[in-house]
Amino acid sequence: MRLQQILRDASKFRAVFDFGARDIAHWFPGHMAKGLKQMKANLKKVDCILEIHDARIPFSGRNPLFQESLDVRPHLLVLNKMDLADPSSKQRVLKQLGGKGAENVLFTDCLRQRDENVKKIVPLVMELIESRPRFHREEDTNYCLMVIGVPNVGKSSLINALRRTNLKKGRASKVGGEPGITRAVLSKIQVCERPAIFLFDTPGVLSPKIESIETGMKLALCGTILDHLVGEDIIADYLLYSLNRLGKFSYVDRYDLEEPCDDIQHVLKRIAVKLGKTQRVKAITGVGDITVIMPNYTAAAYDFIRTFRKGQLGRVTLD
Ligand SMILES: Nc1nc2c(ncn2[C@@H]2O[C@H](COP(=O)(O)OP(=O)(O)OP(=O)(O)O)[C@@H](O)[C@H]2O)c(=O)[nH]1
Repeated sequence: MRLQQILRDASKFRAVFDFGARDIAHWFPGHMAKGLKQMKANLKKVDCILEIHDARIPFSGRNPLFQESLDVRPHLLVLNKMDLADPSSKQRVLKQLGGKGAENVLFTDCLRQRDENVKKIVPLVMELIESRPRFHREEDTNYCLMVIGVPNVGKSSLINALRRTNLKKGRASKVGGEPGITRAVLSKIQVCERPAIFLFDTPGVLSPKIESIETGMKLALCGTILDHLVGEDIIADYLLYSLNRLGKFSYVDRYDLEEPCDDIQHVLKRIAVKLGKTQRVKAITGVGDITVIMPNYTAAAYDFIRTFRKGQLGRVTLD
């Protein structure tokens, strides 16, 4: 009965998202170009590139400049935050990435204490390095990796997980909930003793030009762009659109809605009421001023987005 209802509702959902006339140029801060330049300058010391990206957006928002300017070394793509992505999309993602030339791919959840795929990184990296000549560094028994990726995908967390796994050491890299935490450019960190492996942690570098607003919106939803630059209201609406498009309806029960709904104002109102996020607003009427209780839409939008990012609206692959 419920499934039938959902299928009937599917035809009511938006087929495309209306982004309006948005200017996305200001979503991408200027310090990123400098980061990329410094990364390129250090490339000759690097044996292998470890590119980290968010498993929820395996195709969107990977910086094409990484490919163009850094793709001269063996390359391992780590799709992190797999605990938040839809596990049923794995095979499709691997196949599509393989078609685009990314053959070495691992899915990780680096917040988990003993993630099996984090353990596979060092052996796989060594295999990749040893399969190619190491120009000018044949005698050097120290290996050097460079960690690259757009902001907030978990580069620092992965470095800490590698240290935890291979050195039994704690944190070396500061982890942050907001994009752009790693600003100290190219700190060199040891992640393994035998073989001796070091890596350069780099600041998150977004592409200076994002291919579409939709890509920008997916990056924003995954927390790689500061929310206020994009606007919580539109991110929340894009989230609702995405959940409906992908048939992820757990928000219906969570927020006591009667059925899936494509109207963000209605959903936010229910979230605000359920969470007690209301505000008193003075209204002027013909018979004098009165105080009315209004839903706090901004607070509700913020909560909706945060709940999604914690994985509490289900595991979702946006691409
Ligand atoms: N659910 C989940 N969260 C993760 C995972 N890895 C990292 N995070 C969280 O994602 C946020 C960003 O992690 P960081 O390690 O600081 O990311 P970063 O890429 O170094 O960020 P920048 O310094 O902005 O470039 C933090 O809140 C982490 O706790 C993961 O595998 N799963």
